[in-house]
Amino acid sequence: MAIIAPSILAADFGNLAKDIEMVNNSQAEWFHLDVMDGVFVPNISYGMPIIEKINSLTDKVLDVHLMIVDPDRYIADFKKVGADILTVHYEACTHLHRTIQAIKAEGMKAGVALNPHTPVSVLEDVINDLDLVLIMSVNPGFGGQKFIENTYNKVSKLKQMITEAGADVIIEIDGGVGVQNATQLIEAGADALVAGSAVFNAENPTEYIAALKKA
Ligand SMILES: O=C(CO)[C@H](O)[C@H](O)COP(=O)(O)O
Ligand SMILES: [Fe+2]
Repeated sequence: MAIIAPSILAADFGNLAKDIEMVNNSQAEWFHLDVMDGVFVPNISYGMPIIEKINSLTDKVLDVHLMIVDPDRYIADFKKVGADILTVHYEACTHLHRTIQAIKAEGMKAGVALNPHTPVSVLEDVINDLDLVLIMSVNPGFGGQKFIENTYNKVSKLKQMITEAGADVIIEIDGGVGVQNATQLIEAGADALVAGSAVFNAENPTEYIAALKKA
């Protein structure tokens, strides 16, 4: 069974407490929190105050996905507001190994995200240092986009790399995920599924999370 991580990007920001309560009472294990800076991606989302508030309203894992340039500047700040997993983009880091060590030194789990065009092979030499790899199945920046089919291929390759390295790494998929592709993603090797619009636009989000959990 996969870990389910609803993305708050698709929640009702005018009624955030209600959506947080829904996730709290669902089978989802994580909150997926998308931080965008308008530079690394062409969109700006939210930052520390929102994450801090969510942390005060839940005991679930806070899975923070940073779509920002030079993320090293803010590692300690995200720890302070309650991040449990901190994921940076491979494409945004010049000294990725150093960044991973800095995240772990703060006591968080370290993740690296890959854009759709970035091959999984770039992580070969850090795979044993990682707790999580996030495969973007859309171009980062917006919710509600169409799933890129080549993702299955990338997940299989990453799974093989992890097995060969004897590493203990969670494979997370983000973008355009829903009940229509969850089973195939899990069969390819996915351990955690992010779902934003599919969950929050569902008629019954709690039941939708349960359906994803069953995939
Ligand atoms: O990182 C993201 C976008 O950059 C979001 O986590 C992702 O897009 C989730 O939204 P949806 O499930 O609607 O595709
Ligand atoms: Fe995300």
